[in-house]
Amino acid sequence: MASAVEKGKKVAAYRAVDENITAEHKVIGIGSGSTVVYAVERILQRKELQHIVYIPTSFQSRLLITEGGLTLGSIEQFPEIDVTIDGADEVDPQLNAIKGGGACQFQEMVVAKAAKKFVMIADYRKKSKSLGTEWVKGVPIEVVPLAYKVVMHALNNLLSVKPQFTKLRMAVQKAGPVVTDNGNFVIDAHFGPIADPHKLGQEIKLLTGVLEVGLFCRMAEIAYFGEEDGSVDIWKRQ
Ligand SMILES: O=C[C@H](O)[C@H](O)[C@H](O)COP(=O)(O)O
Repeated sequence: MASAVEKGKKVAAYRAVDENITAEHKVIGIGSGSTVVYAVERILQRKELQHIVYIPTSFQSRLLITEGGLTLGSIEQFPEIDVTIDGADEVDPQLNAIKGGGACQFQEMVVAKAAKKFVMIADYRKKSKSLGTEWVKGVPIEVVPLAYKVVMHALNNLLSVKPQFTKLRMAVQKAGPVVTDNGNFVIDAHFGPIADPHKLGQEIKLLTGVLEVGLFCRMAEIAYFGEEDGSVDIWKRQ
């Protein structure tokens, strides 16, 4: 039997697909992670969505698209996307989000920014009053490998907010660091509750060696959270 969390992911994803993707759309961005799997499952159930071109945000989402038999497109071919749908690790009421638990934040940011509408989907655990309180693994920062020590030093010494910890993300079934789909490393930097996510994101982004920061500030128009009881809580950007 599916757990409450899995049910939550599924109801959020299904509702988001049903309310945001229509047969009139031509290009849809597909995020990464375990919640997005349900979004693709729902897309595959809806015959009228099969002619659309789907743009991936990772190796994982490319596989979801191709193995489902959907049409795969690239962001070079389709730099303008109708709707991008993606998961999140933590979301606050202003629809600021931490993303990158799966190390995909760079391509996710590209595909989210290229979209006319960005929609987030998650289970109830991802709702937060303030970023940095629920997702305590740290803000994911993709860095060019050569610069990871320099970036870590800068994160610990040059920001207006001092992190509680910074860690190079290590692989689980391989000795050594996680290597992203772009051949880079990920540093997770935990700041505790983040008072100003936009400012922090900008400061980190300016550090030499940083490719992308997993802080998606007010980018989503709407977020769907699947609850333990099977209902969906919908947050809209004000
Ligand atoms: O890098 C991964 C992505 O940002 C995911 O969208 C995020 O980690 C949420 O993943 P999940 O749906 O598995 O909780």
